[in-house]
Amino acid sequence: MTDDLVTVTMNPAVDHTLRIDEPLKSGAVARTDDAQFDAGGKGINVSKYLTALDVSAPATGFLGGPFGRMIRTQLDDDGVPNDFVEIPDRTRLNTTVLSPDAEYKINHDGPTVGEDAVSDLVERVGTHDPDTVVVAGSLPAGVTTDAVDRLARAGEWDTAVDTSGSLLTELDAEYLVCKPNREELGEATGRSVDSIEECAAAAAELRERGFRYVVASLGPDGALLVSESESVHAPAADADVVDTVGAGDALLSGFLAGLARGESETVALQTGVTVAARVVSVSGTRVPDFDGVFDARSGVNVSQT
Ligand SMILES: Nc1ncnc2c1ncn2[C@@H]1O[C@H](COP(=O)(O)OP(=O)(O)OP(=O)(O)O)[C@@H](O)[C@H]1O
Ligand SMILES: O=P(O)(O)OC[C@@]1(O)O[C@H](CO)[C@@H](O)[C@@H]1O
Repeated sequence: MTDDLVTVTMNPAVDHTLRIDEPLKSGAVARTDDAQFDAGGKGINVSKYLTALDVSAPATGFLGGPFGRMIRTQLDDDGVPNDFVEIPDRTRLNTTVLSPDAEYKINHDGPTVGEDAVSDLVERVGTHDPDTVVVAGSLPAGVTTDAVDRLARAGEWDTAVDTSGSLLTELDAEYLVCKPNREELGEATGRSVDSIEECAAAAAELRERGFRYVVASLGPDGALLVSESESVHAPAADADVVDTVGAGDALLSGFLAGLARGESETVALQTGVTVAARVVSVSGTRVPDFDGVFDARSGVNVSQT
């Protein structure tokens, strides 16, 4: 079996999104009939978005317990290929509360994962013989960045990584791409990331540590791409923002879809911000309508930094 990409989510989650009509008040019960449950975790989101963009990207990682079964069922129902390693501990539930005044997100730490499960995962990824492996999201208890390096070195594939800034600094292998957000970029480099120029300088420093591309997401300020030959900024594409959960995963998905289609790195960045604008326009990590997305990206004006 050969796949373009395989995503690895070591710490998946059911994403529980609740919308309330009034701001949260301490001591008062908020009630709502507006609740949504999505199969989530960063790599899973990338698989969902890439599948909808017609790029084959099965999801793997660790799943266990009732929330694990819920994720597997939802992915099957939605036609997202998946091949997870079963663990004895319970997959987590993460909660987003959308209120008129704020977006609250509470992420559970999740299960503990054993050494054997990590070995099973490395073997499982190998059976797909992918061109690219995407390792995304937090690491559950029992798993360290050694497991990410081990995955990156276990085959001929390129590896993309999206994890916290502090974990990015612990990686040793060579990577195709990392996707820090602004905070993670600051955390990984210890640099100030107030202006876009400062972010570009931090991304260039991070790249030197073993990444062919750094794609940094800057929320409403768009995204940066730094490679050996390019340092470009793309503004965020216009969107009626519902919530920004999954926005970074969407940016990475669009960028990887662009590369998988043989596009230049700059066009891949334009694709990334266009895909992200669609994702922030729907709630939770639901897959939006991607019709016309590859045409719309030409409206994104990139500039050199
Ligand atoms: N308010 C917004 N309007 C338009 N686009 C946005 C907005 N916020 C984010 N985006 C798009 O989404 C991309 C990713 O956003 P962001 O930097 O918030 O990711 P993130 O922090 O990694 O998100 P998450 O961890 O929730 O996936 C941005 O590069 C931008 O293109
Ligand atoms: O706790 P982590 O692994 O860092 O992030 C998990 C998560 O917040 O990331 C996705 C959005 O990017 C959600 O689907 C999920 O709940």
